[in-house]
Amino acid sequence: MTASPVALAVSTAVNPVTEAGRAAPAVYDAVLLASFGGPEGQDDVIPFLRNVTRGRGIPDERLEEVSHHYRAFGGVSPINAQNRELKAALEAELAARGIDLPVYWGNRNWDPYIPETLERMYGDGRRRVLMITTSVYSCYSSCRQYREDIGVALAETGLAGRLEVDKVRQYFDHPGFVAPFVEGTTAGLARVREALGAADGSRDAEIRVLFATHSIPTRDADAAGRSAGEPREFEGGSAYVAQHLANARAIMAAVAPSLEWDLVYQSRSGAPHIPWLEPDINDHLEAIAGGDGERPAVKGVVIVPLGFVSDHMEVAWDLDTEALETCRELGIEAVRVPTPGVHREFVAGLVDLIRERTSENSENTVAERPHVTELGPWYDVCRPGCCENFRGAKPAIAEAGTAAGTAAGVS
Ligand SMILES: CC1=C(CCC(=O)O)c2cc3nc(cc4[nH]c(cc5[nH]c(cc1n2)c(C)c5CCC(=O)O)c(CCC(=O)O)c4C)C(CCC(=O)O)=C3C
Ligand SMILES: [Fe+2]
Repeated sequence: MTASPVALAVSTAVNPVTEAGRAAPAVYDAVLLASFGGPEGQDDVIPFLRNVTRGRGIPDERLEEVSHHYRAFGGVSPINAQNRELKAALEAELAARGIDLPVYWGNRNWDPYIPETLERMYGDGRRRVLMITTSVYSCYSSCRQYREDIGVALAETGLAGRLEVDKVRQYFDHPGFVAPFVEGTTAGLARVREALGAADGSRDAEIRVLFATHSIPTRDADAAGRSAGEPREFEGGSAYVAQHLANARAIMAAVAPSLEWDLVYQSRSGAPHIPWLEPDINDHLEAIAGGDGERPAVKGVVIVPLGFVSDHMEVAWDLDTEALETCRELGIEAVRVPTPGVHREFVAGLVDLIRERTSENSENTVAERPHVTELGPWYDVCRPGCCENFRGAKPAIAEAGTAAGTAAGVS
């Protein structure tokens, strides 16, 4: 029995909960593509890792271990090349749609760094910037930390009050991000079925779809998407988990509604006694290979890197090297689905996200904010205290109740 895939269900309904965080449209004169950054050669590896972990309490052994992942790739992370490609694709899509906005690129942890990029933008005469990050869910590392990167950079460069930076909503459930996963999961499932000699789906009970994302400390997960003033309950206990579960469900509904799936985590770091989200993908593969609970032993998996925008090191090492090796050892047929990368629909979706916020679009900002889960469309401007930084408050943009947040015209 082969169920033919249905289209992703996209809604443009207004979400009464997140509506309070919708920003008024504005006139922007530039786009900032903000990302993580990565080393470009062996000599960069240690300085890069020091940048990433500055003040974050990552044990030396973990750094040593992670440096080997980068060393095995010649000291070069794929992430910078992927961001150069994404920037070029964004420029092409903006030009094709007649939108006159230059795109700049700045990173948290490697050259070109965010503060230098902001200085260059200001020097080029830019005054009001819309930021898109390569990080789509809600948690400290993916949302607030970018808002702080800008807040701190504006303060350090003396550009605070002279250069204004807003940020597009976390776009985990934008169809442009999700549709490429639907396509990839459909193709991946077909390949796993074939590898099991069951193209007709007759062995689907032995196939599991594993949605993989970055583990984070449970304390950060608990704080994700929360505001003291607006308490909310989230499935799985946090917005970070709930967003992934909701996305996975939307993808499965479009690809194979009757197939079993799980959300799993990867790339844990930090001290062992600090709890992070579980299960780890490798532990979970071992568990399901033997049959977990009522479910039969798994012989094939489709690994969907749902937490990531491009095939960077967390994908290339933790999934393609480690998790696929675990599958081989366990005799499980496995396919890893591509990330959105520069998929046409993804790039077009990013431009749609820009359009939501530009004044040309003022007629339809309310209605045309597509989302594929009931959690979205997420807040354009975060609620006060959202994704708290437990290591000490820093200035952050795009937060209601702050100068930078209210500047966007938010209630
Ligand atoms: C949620 C999340 C994403 C997904 C969202 C997003 O994509 O942004 C992500 C992405 C990435 N993480 C990356 C690399 C690293 N992350 C680290 C450490 C950490 N990540 C965390 C969270 C996340 N990280 C956390 C809570 C830590 C602990 C330390 C801390 O609290 O800050 C470390 C230190 C060593 C280690 O512990 O592994 C490295 C080297 C790269 C670059 C890959 C490349 O080079 O191609 C990318 C895209
Ligand atoms: Fe990370």
